[in-house]
Amino acid sequence: MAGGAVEEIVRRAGGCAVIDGGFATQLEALGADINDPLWSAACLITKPHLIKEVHMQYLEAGADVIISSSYQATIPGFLARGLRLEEAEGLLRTSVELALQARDEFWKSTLRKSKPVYNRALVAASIGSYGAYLADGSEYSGSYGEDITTEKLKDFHRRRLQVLGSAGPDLIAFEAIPNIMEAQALVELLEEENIQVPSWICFSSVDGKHLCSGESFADCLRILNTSDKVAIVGVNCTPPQFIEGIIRELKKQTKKAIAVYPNSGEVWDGRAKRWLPAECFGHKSFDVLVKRWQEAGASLIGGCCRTTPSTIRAVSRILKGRTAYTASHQI
Ligand SMILES: C[S+](C)CC[C@H](N)C(=O)O
Ligand SMILES: N[C@@H](CCS)C(=O)O
Ligand SMILES: [Zn+2]
Repeated sequence: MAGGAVEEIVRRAGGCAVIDGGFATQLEALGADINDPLWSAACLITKPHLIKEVHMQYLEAGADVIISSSYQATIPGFLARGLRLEEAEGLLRTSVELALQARDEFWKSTLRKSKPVYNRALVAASIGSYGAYLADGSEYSGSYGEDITTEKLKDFHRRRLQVLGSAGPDLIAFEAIPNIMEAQALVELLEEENIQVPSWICFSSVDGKHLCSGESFADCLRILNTSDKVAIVGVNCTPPQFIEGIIRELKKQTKKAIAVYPNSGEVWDGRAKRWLPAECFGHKSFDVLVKRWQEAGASLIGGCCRTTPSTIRAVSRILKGRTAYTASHQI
């Protein structure tokens, strides 16, 4: 399968590729209002130019992989907003196109520079969990209620996966998956739809030892290991202090490449819709932890919510051993 692009970017990055940082976080920093059922995906309707700007800022910071704005972009979510089906599907494609445009424009501009220090980045199409769509806090508990089945989850994810998969991304990034039932649904769906774009499936954890649901990584990895369509596994939107232990656990359970992109350590209050202060150290700790994550076995490292381009600039500098990138490139 087409996992070659991932191996290539990891190799070109010097053994560990850099993923971008908090996408929604940086949209907010640029003035977007994402207090919305669609969360960061609301900007696909209201402020698409900001989406491209955020991608550009992460590319400048040194990201080898940028993640599209589709985390909470769902067809039912857009329909509930009064959009027609064609418009909803069009916005999903737009999310990938904006990232591809940013990647191509940025790459062209760096080729003109005498001393290129960047790689041609890959674009990962983001797919958030069913719980992210529900926006009721269940993306961090994995509790979807008794009526939810693997088949229902497959039906929820099917059309978005088809549309995003055919929009030209280099990867599909399933982000912050909270339970095994959803992982099982995704593995089956990738097979049923015969998706040719390599995928990563990343989980979130609130205790550093289990998925958010309380289920074990070992049980979960047994399912993911059966799929050739899943090129990368990992963890995202999880406090930095838990990451090293999770990498070591994943390493025991799989031969697949491992991606980690923790949040700042702040905790999302799904009901109040706000971030609560970090219980331990925050994104500044990435400076000391990144090398340890690489040594523990991660081959893609970045940041998730509440991390910023400056976090990613530091990650890139540490992993690639290059002088800090200057943010001189204008869009
Ligand atoms: C990763 S959480 C901060 C995403 C936002 C959540 N699904 C919500 O809509 O409230
Ligand atoms: N990539 C997502 C967050 C995943 S938790 C976004 O920022 O839109
Ligand atoms: Zn996040």
